[in-house]
Amino acid sequence: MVSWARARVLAHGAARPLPARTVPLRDAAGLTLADALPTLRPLPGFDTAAMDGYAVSGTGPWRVRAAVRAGAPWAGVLGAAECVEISTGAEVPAGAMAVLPLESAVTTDDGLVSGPVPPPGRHVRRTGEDAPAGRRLAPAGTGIGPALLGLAASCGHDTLPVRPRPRVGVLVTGDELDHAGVPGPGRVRDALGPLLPALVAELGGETEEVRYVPDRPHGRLAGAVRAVRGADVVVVTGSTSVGATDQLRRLLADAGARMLVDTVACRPGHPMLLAELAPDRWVVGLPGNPYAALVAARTLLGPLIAGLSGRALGPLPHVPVHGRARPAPGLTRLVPVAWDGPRATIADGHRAAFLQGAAVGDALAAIPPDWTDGAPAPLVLTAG
Ligand SMILES: Nc1nc2c(c(=O)[nH]1)N[C@H]1C(S)=C(S)[C@@H](COP(=O)(O)OP(=O)(O)OC[C@H]3O[C@@H](n4cnc5c(N)ncnc54)[C@H](O)[C@@H]3O)O[C@H]1N2
Ligand code: MOO
Repeated sequence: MVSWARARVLAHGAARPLPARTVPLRDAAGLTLADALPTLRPLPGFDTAAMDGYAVSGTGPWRVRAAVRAGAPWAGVLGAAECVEISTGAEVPAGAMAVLPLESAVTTDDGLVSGPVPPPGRHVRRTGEDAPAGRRLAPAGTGIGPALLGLAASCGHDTLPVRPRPRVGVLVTGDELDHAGVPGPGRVRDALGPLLPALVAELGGETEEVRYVPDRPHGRLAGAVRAVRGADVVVVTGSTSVGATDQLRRLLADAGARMLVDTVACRPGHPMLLAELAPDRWVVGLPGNPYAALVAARTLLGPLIAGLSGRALGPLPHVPVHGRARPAPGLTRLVPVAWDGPRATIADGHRAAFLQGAAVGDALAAIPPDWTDGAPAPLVLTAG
């Protein structure tokens, strides 16, 4: 048994990042940069007018030599008391000192432009002043979001080196489970088949398949685990305990798997496990109780997917947590919270089988054993 914080670190450090590949920008959203992102050109790439107006040389009034538009540079050179009319985004010609905004300019009767002399460099974005060519603008391991895609395009990239999404196969066990409608007497509606693919996507992975595995006869689960092809991670739900039908630990031992995490000092979800079944093939065992499974997935599967993606395990924000929870000696209690910035408030409805609090909350708070109402606790944020 390891602490909850240690379990996250172990799961993150367990896996080597998946091999990098190169994909077009349009396919890179949501993936992780495999190498640092350099800019292939200075940013901006040329002296750029930041205002519509006149690019001027010397003091006015200025004689207008040309009209310069974005995308159509003017090859001339301005001399003293000369200007060009210029559009925002156009290249500022050689010899110009600054841009006089249209609002500050007056055209005289003889066609000259007059106005206050702008200080040198005013309203001009100089070549490379944001970044010189070759500068690394984002490190390997950065998640690729909309801004990074736009930045990559500005830098001149058509493709990016990325880590692919880790592929996850989900095996849901439990003979009591129904998969549609209101369950009959003694039966339970499967919550994890719908929950896990959405969670895997939020964590940065991709669910290859969800398969339902009967508890009996014995041996079905081992066969199902073997049959999951092409997945980096096999998630097994509802087979982590010590009962007659809970086969996961036995089958992992029989297969010679290496256990990395075998139960965690937390509530709920403590029967969770992480094992390496074969090189680069991971098994995550989640308890059957749905909220416990969610807690376990955020404890082990999230960090494992981050590790496979080459992403760091970022520090967790610590915020004051208000409400009622039962701290347990020597254990971390995971409770759903609504986080409004300065404080987090515990959401009702978080017994091991009940997902209400997690469904409406936006983070899990990791309540330490000595926590009291209003004391700070780390938060595991949900995406979005
Ligand atoms: N003797 C012991 N019994 C149990 C212990 C223990 O330490 N000693 N731990 C308890 C805890 S805590 C948990 S959690 C469960 C974990 O057991 P399993 O992972 O083997 O899960 P199951 O027993 O199959 O199911 C537990 C519970 O969850 C329901 N379930 C299962 N799958 C689903 C699903 N996909 N959707 C909705 N609900 C599901 C299932 O019907 C049970 O009610 O072990 C305890 N027992
Ligand atoms: O720990 Mo169980 O995972 O409470 O329901």
